[in-house]
Amino acid sequence: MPSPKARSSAARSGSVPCTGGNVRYEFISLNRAPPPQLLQRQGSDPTTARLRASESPNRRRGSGSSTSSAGGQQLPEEDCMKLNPSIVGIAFSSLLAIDLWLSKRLGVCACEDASWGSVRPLMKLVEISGHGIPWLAGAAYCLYKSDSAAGQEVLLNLLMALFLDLVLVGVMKAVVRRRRPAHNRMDMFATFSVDGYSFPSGHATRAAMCARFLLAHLVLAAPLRVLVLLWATFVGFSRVLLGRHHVTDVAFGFFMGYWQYNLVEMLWLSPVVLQSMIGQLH
Ligand SMILES: CC(C)=CCC/C(C)=C/CC/C(C)=C/COP(=O)(O)O
Repeated sequence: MPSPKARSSAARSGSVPCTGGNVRYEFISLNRAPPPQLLQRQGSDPTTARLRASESPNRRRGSGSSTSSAGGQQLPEEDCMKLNPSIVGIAFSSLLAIDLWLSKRLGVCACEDASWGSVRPLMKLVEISGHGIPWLAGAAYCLYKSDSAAGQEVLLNLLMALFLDLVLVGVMKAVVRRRRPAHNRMDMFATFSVDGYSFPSGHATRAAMCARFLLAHLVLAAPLRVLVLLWATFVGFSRVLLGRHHVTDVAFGFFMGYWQYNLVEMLWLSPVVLQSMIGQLH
């Protein structure tokens, strides 16, 4: 059961539990004084450094096309351009700020001491239900047991889809390299090295892709179809509740998984292709 005490203390302190000693600054507010470590790194006494930090970019830019630093050194034009963010940049930063804030607020099962920490074991079961290993093992086992050509075709394509998902998510994570939320505990079952990264959520891509796959080929009964949709939604939502992901990681994961299924349909291995592949093996 959620503990109101834990929730109120987290709210009072303005922080999220579970960070232990590994506290990371997400933002440094422009309206507040920077932390003392930052002031020291600026190489002067706190008052001078605070004044320097609160200088507006416009004042620092001066009137010419280049900028004077404290030592009178001229900065190149490109450095000045970075101080002038575009509308798109501001919108992107604002979205990221909202994302970080919301993800932190929703990470209520991020550890046992968090406000909904008691339901963490249940969330971890949901996590396992969307993990790659049970899906790969289940599809391979069903393929081995299947004695109809139609069943084998569907299951082989499901296996292909699951591998495709692992590759695409792995590449995307390696390119984007977004850190997982600061309040996440890295106690996940069986991960690859790229799973240290957050964007996109592999569970969300798999849940969305597999849900579409199941609905298109394997699950026909209406109540079960509703269950499949609920499961996929819950897998994605549980990623944020567990503190594993930011909201945007999961939202993009659903989007990517949805489109991955279209790719699977395009690459569908038909019985003719399968026969020729088996023929080449013999
Ligand atoms: C046979 C083979 C290559 C199996 C690998 C299965 C495996 C370890 C998948 C990783 C699943 C995982 C932990 C994804 C991370 O999900 P996020 O939602 O945290 O991004």
